[in-house]
Amino acid sequence: MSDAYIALADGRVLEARTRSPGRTRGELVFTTAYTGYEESLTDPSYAEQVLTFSYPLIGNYGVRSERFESETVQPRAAIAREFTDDVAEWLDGEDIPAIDHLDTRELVTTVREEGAMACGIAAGEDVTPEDAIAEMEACEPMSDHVDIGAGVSVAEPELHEGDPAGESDVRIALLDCGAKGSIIESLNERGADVHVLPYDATPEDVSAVDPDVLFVSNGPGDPENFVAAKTVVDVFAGELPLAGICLGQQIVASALGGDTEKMTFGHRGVNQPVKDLRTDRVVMTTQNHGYTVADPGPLEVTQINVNDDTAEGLEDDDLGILTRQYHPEANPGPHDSLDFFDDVLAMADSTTEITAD
Ligand SMILES: NC(=O)CC[C@H](N)C(=O)O
Repeated sequence: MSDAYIALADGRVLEARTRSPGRTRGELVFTTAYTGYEESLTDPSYAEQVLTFSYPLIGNYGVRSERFESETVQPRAAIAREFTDDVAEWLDGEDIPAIDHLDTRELVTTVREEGAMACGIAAGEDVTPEDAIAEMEACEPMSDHVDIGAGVSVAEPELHEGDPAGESDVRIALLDCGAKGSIIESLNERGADVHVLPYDATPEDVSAVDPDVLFVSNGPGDPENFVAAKTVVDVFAGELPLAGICLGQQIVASALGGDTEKMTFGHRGVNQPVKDLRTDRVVMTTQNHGYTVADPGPLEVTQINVNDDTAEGLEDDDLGILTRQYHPEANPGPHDSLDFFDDVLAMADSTTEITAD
């Protein structure tokens, strides 16, 4: 007898083993990352999703909070072929259902062919397949989570001061739509002060911190629902240098007249190849997204995904805009694109010089 079930939107119910009990639902997605489970499980971009690891053994180097990207576990549930006890105990302590001992190859293949889909999980003593089906049937599409930012953003502004040993003295206003901690750290360690503002900050809130750069973070859900952030971008484009990562790129493009669309199953992993069209250089990148910029509006697409040609980098040298669809901060993943943060800070410095002249 199984003690866990996952019901899929395509009508199937799979049996599994409970590692952390509970009933929940969410959008079923997978990551191909083979390390970095602590970072992925604490990445706020996974809110309202059920995260499947395609790598079969998750937890083999323990669980350490230094590697967390936020204070809590973010997906609604986690699935692997095999979780170690360390990970199972962590997720249980956080009340996040976790299941293993199922064929994750089949799950991943299903999502790859049919797309990210609603699923329901029922795990623990006395659960039935019907419990999982009821959860799946109550699962809302991602775009219906219209205020998803509220659950992952700071409630009040916070100042994260830059390292005095860092070279930059740039002041950044970061719209926190669900920011990974290592984005803030990447800026701080270069010396930049980061004013973290709520996802629904107004243009006046941004002006109040008198920033040199406006930075829009990563985050969960459909970018079109981040209405306040789009207004802020629209107001400051051309006035301040603008940067964004992942959801941030999508919000910037959409705010300036472009458009986003949902991908079939997205990009989630640590070996996504990205080509810079200006230099022809290819780097390996960390990714976690289910939407993409379909129309960049007035921005130039300067980087593309080698696998499917989707927009990975947008720029406008005159307006001072620089965004990435992938995660230059890594954590987990390759450090090939850390220089993005240097480029953002350099953009601020050069704009300051232009203004001073
Ligand atoms: N990592 C992110 O910022 C994800 C952005 C957006 N929620 C998407 O899935 O495309």
